[in-house]
Amino acid sequence: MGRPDPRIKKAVEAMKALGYTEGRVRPVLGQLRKIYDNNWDFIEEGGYLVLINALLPQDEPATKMNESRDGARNMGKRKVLEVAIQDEEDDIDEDVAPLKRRLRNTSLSLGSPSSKKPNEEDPKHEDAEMTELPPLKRMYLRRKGERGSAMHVSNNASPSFSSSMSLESEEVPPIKLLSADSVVADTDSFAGALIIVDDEPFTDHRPMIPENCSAPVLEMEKSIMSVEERDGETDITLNNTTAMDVLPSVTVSDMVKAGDESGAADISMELVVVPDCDISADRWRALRSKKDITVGKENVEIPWVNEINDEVPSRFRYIAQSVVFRDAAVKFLVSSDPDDECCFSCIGDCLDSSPMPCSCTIAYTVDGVLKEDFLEARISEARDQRKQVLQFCQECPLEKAKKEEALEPCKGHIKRKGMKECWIKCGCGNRCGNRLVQRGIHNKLEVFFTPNGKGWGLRTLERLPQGAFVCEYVGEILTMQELYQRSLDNELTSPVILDAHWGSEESSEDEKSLCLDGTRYGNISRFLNHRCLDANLIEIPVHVESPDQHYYHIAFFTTRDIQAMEELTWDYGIDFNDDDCPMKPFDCLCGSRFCRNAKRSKKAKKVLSIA
Ligand SMILES: C[S@@+](CC[C@H](N)C(=O)[O-])C[C@H]1O[C@@H](n2cnc3c(N)ncnc32)[C@H](O)[C@@H]1O
Repeated sequence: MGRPDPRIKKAVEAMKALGYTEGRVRPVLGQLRKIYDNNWDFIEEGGYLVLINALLPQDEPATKMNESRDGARNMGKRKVLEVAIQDEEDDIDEDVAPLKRRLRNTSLSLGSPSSKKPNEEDPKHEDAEMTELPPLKRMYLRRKGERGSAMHVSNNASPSFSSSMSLESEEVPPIKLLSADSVVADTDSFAGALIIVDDEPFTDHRPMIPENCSAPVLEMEKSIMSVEERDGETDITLNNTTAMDVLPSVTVSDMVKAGDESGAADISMELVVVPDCDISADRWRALRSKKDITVGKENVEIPWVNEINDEVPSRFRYIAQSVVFRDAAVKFLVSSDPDDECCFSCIGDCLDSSPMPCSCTIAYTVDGVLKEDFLEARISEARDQRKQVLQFCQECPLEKAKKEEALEPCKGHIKRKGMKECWIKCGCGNRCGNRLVQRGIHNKLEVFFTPNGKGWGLRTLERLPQGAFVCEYVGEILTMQELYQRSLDNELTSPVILDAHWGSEESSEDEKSLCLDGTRYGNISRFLNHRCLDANLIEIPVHVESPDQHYYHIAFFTTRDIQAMEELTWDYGIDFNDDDCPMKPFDCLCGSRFCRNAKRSKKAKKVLSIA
């Protein structure tokens, strides 16, 4: 970064004398310099006439300069700050390419896409345009106390930006940009809006915001993609994933980090229009169409499609492995515990160890699927009530979590036999056939919008044989208290209770009664819909890192051969008549003839008959 150009300073000072702030002038000046190829003679001519004209609002001729300036000031008194949602596909102009962003000292400089059409790439055309002196109004985020125009922020990637709000202060409040890693400490004294900038798509990426925070909070994904001025207000369209893929060099979060995080009011953000493109329109289109919901975190890309309507998947943070939220006591042990059933002496592949196969190979065949008898036994345990063994807790963790004085009796938990995979403490190698779940997803899958009212679902794009591992349920590892607190806070949860051992001990420690919640943090299994009884997937407890019975993986295997394009489903095990069920009730649309949701509404039945 070089020394500031004295001519910029001079131009800024001249415009300040006319009532334009530095942040207002700089981006416009930047564009003029581009357009005039940094020829200052043109810009300085007539006392910065082109600059003044460019700063004027769109619908006012240069002769009304003074009135316009007053108008600009008045706009500063507007009080609206709205977040609107726009559909990604509709919103992005195919011919628009993202532009460069530049970082200047502590102020934040963002590029926005040019609104030029391809034929406008011709410099002659630009000149022709400039002779008409089009307005170059741009929005910038101001320092505390500065006035500015109202702005609309639109995100073209996420449907969850549905909130809108008004700021009733006389002046446009300061805005503090937060990256996901930020911790907000001074919010009680902060009078402006907090903008959380998320630099990963489909993720829920919130910094720690204290409960007493009174500032309005907006969430944005990544960078600003386009800015448009309409009726004196500024529309900002935010970038989506692909634009960042194109421009990995500086993210907004980086800029925030580079800026002065200590004082919200000192962070200013200005938009710099840089009218040259980094990528071709074709490349841009190709990148946009590459929608991998795993954001590169799995072995395979998993696209999402919606052939039904304009909805896009809601935001969550994609994780390929479960993570402890806060209190859950989960230990991953590498010590050579003598009680730990580990094949210390194995070498290579446990499924191929002759003359005697290793004793840990109870579940998988050499073809990498579940043994038929093992699978059949698990299916009957899950589906056939006569074969189910129920365990009853003395003090059921589901009840204890409610912290009520009198505990309701335990309703029983199905005892489920799981299996154990070899792991790093075993003697075998990474390619051992007894390591399937831990190697992750390897099939071609797709998240799709279901045509029959269930929202998003997961389907396979290729044929899957019976007993094949598909994916595991990944999410936050929560204690039952933490889960219960989320429901008290009215948070959406989709928990899977890890209750295979419950009831086998006299009492369970609170921090060891666990569940997985894939709502905020999760993997593709959060898109698996429920089907009563005859689902094509079954969940099986799999121990990998921990011999501790309290924590295990929930792995989904196919119950039968599944054809390409079939939706993948599992039986959530919901008792639709149990109001205490941790899963939020819904009208079941599974279509199974064994459907347990007797109270299904007429509407649900109608949807089913249409589908
Ligand atoms: C774990 S999510 C599954 C993904 C979800 N469909 C989505 O759009 O994100 C569970 C939610 O999906 C919907 N769902 C799942 N199975 C369903 C079914 N059989 N009938 C109706 N809705 C279902 C319910 O809204 C349920 O709360």
